[in-house]
Amino acid sequence: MPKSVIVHHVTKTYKMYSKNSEKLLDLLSPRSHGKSFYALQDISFDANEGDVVGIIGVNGSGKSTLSNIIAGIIPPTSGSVEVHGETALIAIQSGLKGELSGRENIELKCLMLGFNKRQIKEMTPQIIEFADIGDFIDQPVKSYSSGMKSRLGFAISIHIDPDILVIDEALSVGDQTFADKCLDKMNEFKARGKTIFFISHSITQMKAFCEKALWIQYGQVEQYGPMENVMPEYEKFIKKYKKMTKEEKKAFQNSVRQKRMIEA
Ligand SMILES: Nc1ncnc2c1ncn2[C@@H]1O[C@H](COP(=O)(O)OP(=O)(O)OP(=O)(O)O)[C@@H](O)[C@H]1O
Repeated sequence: MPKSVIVHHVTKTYKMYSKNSEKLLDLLSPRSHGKSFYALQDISFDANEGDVVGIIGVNGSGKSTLSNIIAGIIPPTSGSVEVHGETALIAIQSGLKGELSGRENIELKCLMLGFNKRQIKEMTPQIIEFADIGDFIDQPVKSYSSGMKSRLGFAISIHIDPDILVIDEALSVGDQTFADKCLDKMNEFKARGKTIFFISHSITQMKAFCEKALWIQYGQVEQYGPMENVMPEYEKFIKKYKKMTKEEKKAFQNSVRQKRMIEA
């Protein structure tokens, strides 16, 4: 099976400042100020065409950072991502422009992806119908609820027909009817052999939809393989973590945080 995504030693660090003056010093002086933090550390894996990969991990482990890097929204600090085909990210904050109306956002996104005016004219009614947000389509997106933004974002991304679809928690904010409609579309994509990365807090959705699981644990790959192998291990970890006392949890989190800090 041909590879569609190859992630090679990807690291993403963010600067952390304890006060504003530190940030200013870091900008102005040649010496580095503040600490850096590994959001992702040396991530390597690949996906084949037709793979449906669930990205799992506890809060803050780096799932959204990774999905943004795969979709080309943010660059890695080091390492590389090789993507064969067009990628689309569907996330709650999926880059819609708040000042523009839903209709204008459809046009802008399609223009940015290289569609011509005629194609956009053809696609727009289908996108509007799928989003199903009524008259809001002509209102500025900043007046939308998170569910409405997600509907519009999903509708646009699915209709531009990407080769690689990255879905980050976008189904968590809509209602069940819309989630079912999206799952139908995602199954259609799956059947057409497209690559899908799926992030969801619903383990049931993960198990039902994904064949592979990529477990990110505090910025690193803990396990990658068939869902039926990885998910039980992840669930074991969650169970063990939940059983810890408050103090044990705190100590564990501190030790993990420490490992992700890089001194200036
Ligand atoms: N722009 C940023 N600046 C600084 N730190 C960031 C930034 N974006 C993410 N981080 C940090 O990187 C780590 C990974 O964040 P990320 O949002 O990727 O995790 P996640 O697994 O998606 O979490 P969740 O399940 O809570 O959405 C977190 O500790 C987060 O605080």
